[in-house]
Amino acid sequence: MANDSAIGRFRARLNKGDSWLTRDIGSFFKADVLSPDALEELETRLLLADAGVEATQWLVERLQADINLGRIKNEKQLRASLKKALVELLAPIAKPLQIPPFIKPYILFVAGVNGVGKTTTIGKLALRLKREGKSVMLAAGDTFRAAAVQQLETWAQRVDVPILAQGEGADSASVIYDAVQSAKSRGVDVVIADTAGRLHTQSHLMEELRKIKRVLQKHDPYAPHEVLLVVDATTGGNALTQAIQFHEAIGLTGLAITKLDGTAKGGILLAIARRMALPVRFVGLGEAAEDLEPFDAEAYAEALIGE
Ligand SMILES: Nc1nc2c(ncn2[C@@H]2O[C@H](COP(=O)(O)OP(=O)(O)OP(=O)(O)O)[C@@H](O)[C@H]2O)c(=O)[nH]1
Repeated sequence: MANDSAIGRFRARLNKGDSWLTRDIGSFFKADVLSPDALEELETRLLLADAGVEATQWLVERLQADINLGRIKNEKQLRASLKKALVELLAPIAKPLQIPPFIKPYILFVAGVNGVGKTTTIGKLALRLKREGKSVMLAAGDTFRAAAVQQLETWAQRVDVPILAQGEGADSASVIYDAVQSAKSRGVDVVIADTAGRLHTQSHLMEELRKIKRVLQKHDPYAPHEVLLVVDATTGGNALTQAIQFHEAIGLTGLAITKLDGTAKGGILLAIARRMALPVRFVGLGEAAEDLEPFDAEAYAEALIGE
């Protein structure tokens, strides 16, 4: 059983009362018999919540197997079967970010298209790492727009971590490189580098991200140690498309999925679990600095299932 506080936080933020998946599933039963339409109804709910065809079919097959074995005769058993299947689907991608103490500075790139919540996620992550006792420095590598640098500076102030920034139009690779050098000389544990809000369709922007990697790798062949893509759960299938395309272009090591509190369509995590073997490091559950949680498959499944 996942820890209660994680479940509580997920449940409060995801469902706001009713679960999109399991609302009124008690009515799927007549006496001890599950209605023949029940699986179709669950299938529809999953598809409407962006779970995608593959994950939906996979889950429905799991339920069908339990039905065939006579294991689903009441609401409680249906919830239990659903939960088991959800955990089985999600567990392989629920891998928290581990920062080994012997890598210093640990260099973490954050990528993502405009508006997904990249800056906010960087701020939240900096606070989380600080609270774990690590020193953190931000690098304002999103140099295309002055507003992006200012926004990151605001977050740096808010969570009280140093930031290295240059003017608008500065070379991203040089900003990030300078930040890493500065972190080295100051003994900083983690550098979180913002990178421009790149559209995955613009190949020259992707090329620039590759260039930043090459510059860093001259000094540390393993850098960056984490390449985290931020995607927005409310964009449904687009989030999955972005993850696939960024992964092909730059090689991701993890995902952060934002705005799960702002959507009744948390199913995108199920689609991602079925389609990509990429760890989901964090989920965003609100706009405040504390609203970033490590992704916990069991807590998430329990929150989706509800009481
Ligand atoms: N509800 C909710 N809102 C979020 C979450 N994460 C970010 N936001 C909001 O989403 C909006 C965009 O966030 P930013 O961090 O500015 O996004 P960005 O990707 O850096 O966007 P640009 O600055 O346009 O490149 C802001 O209003 C954030 O407060 C979340 O987990 N939940």
